Amino acid sequence: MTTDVEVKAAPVFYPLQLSLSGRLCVVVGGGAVGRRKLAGLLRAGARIRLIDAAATSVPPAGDALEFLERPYRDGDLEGAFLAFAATDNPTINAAVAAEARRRGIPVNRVDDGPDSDFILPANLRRGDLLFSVAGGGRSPALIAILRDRLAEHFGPEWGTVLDIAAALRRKRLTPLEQTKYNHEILRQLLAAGLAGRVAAGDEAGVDALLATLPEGGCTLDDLGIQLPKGMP
Ligand SMILES: C[C@@]1(CC(=O)O)c2cc3[nH]c(cc4nc(cc5[nH]c(cc(n2)[C@H]1CCC(=O)O)[C@@](C)(CC(=O)O)[C@@H]5CCC(=O)O)C(CC(=O)O)=C4CCC(=O)O)c(CCC(=O)O)c3CC(=O)O
Ligand SMILES: NC(=O)C1=CN([C@@H]2O[C@H](COP(=O)(O)OP(=O)(O)OC[C@H]3O[C@@H](n4cnc5c(N)ncnc54)[C@H](O)[C@@H]3O)[C@@H](O)[C@H]2O)C=CC1
Repeated sequence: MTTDVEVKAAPVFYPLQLSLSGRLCVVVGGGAVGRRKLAGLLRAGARIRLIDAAATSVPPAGDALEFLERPYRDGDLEGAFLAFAATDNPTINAAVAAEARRRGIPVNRVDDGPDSDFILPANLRRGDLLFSVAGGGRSPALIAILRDRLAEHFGPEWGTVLDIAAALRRKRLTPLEQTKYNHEILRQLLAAGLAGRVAAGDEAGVDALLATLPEGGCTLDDLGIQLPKGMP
């Protein structure tokens, strides 16, 4: 027997990347899901107030993390830039969302995408490169699986590929007035197998590709980039 659950229509969410550095984010509920949100917030350099009477395996409180070991109370969102309603109790999550709205603070409800002001994607990071997968809250399991598939195709070398692309961009190999600045150059490098050579730690191979660039090309050394050691 299967049961269909009623599904509310979700808004069209607008994707953006927020700077949370030093900003206060309040997470209510420090269970498995709350701790996942917490980990992402810590990584982004946010200040966090976590509220939960019973959470275990919470990272040690410090400058970035204040842990209030008690149930949520109205007023806990004071001063917050973002709020996360992450308890296993829909009534509490609704109360957190209500306080957030009263105060004009965007809120994420882990139990209710359509009642959230923002939701979180599944992320894959390769250095400063970020792949985010989202499905409007319709199947979180699917987007996590797709993120894992991306991980198979885009290994750690892609972080270095971004470093190389960024260094080439700083060198302004093509005139600024060309609207597709460096676009063609990168296409050519990728088509010629740049990522594979980076993955193999093949410095000479990457230099051979960089030598083909306009104005005599350049080397990894010129770009100030060292390749991570290749796989054996
Ligand atoms: C709306 C949203 C709000 C939000 O949390 O932001 C939301 C809501 C809900 N998730 C539920 C279930 C699950 N969520 C996951 C996993 C993740 N969920 C994440 C995001 C989101 N989840 C937002 C939508 C994003 C989008 O779709 O675009 C990820 C991507 C990011 C993150 O959490 O940081 C993270 C992967 C992290 C990673 O692997 O890196 C798994 C799988 C697992 O845990 O392995 C399951 C079980 C399988 C399943 O149900 O599919 C339930 C039902 C709860 C219940 O039935 O009790 C709700 C409530 C509802 O349906 O509204
Ligand atoms: N968005 C997502 O990615 C997912 C969301 N969910 C939803 O998230 C909810 C939470 O899931 P888990 O973290 O796995 O549950 P959990 O049971 O591990 O954690 C819930 C936490 O909420 C705390 N809590 C309960 N009442 C509270 C209160 N009044 N004040 C402060 N804290 C309170 C509990 O002490 C507990 O630590 C689930 O019930 C489900 O609806 C579930 C899976 C994934």
